[in-house]
Amino acid sequence: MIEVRELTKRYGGTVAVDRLSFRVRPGAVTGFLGPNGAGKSTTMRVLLGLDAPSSGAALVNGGPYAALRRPMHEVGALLDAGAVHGGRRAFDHLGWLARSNGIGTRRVAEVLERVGLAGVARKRVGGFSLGMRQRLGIAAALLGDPGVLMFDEPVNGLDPDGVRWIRELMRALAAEGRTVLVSSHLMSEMELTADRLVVIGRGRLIADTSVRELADRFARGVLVRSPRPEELVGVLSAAGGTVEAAAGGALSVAGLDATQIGDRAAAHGIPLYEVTPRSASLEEAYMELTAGSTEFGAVGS
Ligand SMILES: Nc1ncnc2c1ncn2[C@@H]1O[C@H](COP(=O)(O)OP(=O)(O)OP(=O)(O)O)[C@@H](O)[C@H]1O
Repeated sequence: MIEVRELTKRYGGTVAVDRLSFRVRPGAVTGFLGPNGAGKSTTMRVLLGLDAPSSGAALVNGGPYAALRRPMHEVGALLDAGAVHGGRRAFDHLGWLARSNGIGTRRVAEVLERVGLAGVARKRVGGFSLGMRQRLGIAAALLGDPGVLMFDEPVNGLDPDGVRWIRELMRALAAEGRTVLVSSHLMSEMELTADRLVVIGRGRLIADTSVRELADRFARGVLVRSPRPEELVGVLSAAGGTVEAAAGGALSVAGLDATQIGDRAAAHGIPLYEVTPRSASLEEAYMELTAGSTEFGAVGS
């Protein structure tokens, strides 16, 4: 469990995180979304004890990172995959981390297997591709078998196979009952990976929602086509719907869902040729939510 409570982090005159509060629960992938400079990395760094809060709290399993007795067994993180000495072999890098945390080498082999690096365990990290480094960073995060995992922009720069692999891993880790927080500035990615979304802009909370709720919130009514539109307008209006003419002779209905529209039409023997619930794409919803909180908006916007 992750809990951020009224967290504020200032760097000199810059407020990177501004009274931010949210919780991340186990058993789900929570996407941590926001435009560049929104404060995602800062929040994660404070959660991991790499930066101190200016005020408020960032808690893992009920306490600040510094209070965790066996941190590597409680929380694992991937912040910057490039931060491994290139001369080290993958196995030795993880072995050193494991030893300094009282973890046996058998676990090193296990995590290398899980991230698909078993075959290159004895190779030097300097020759690794970005995707392989990313996997190595994830292996390190998994070493202590922690219940809480944080990944900062894990798919940046990866090819489609790498992106899919990370997506499936996150989902598997959540299905094992872990708390998974993954930051991104791409809604298109989170739409496929996350169950819940915490959206921030300029350090502040914009939305804390499930992907489903967000889609519903930005629903755009139902498009209906019938050979007897006048009658249908009467029936749907009487049922509490608001009906407007749409392009090509179709009707746009708000206030009733597709099932209600179908049932009413059937009850009155009115044929329907099309019933299409419409919603803004999550990308559009995200753009709308974060409009005004991007660091460098387009000129004139
Ligand atoms: N060490 C620091 N010193 C000064 N300012 C900082 C520092 N770290 C972050 N900031 C500022 O805090 C704000 C939030 O940055 P942060 O990196 O947390 O955002 P982010 O949401 O992770 O963005 P990105 O998607 O670009 O990584 C930015 O304005 C950034 O310039």
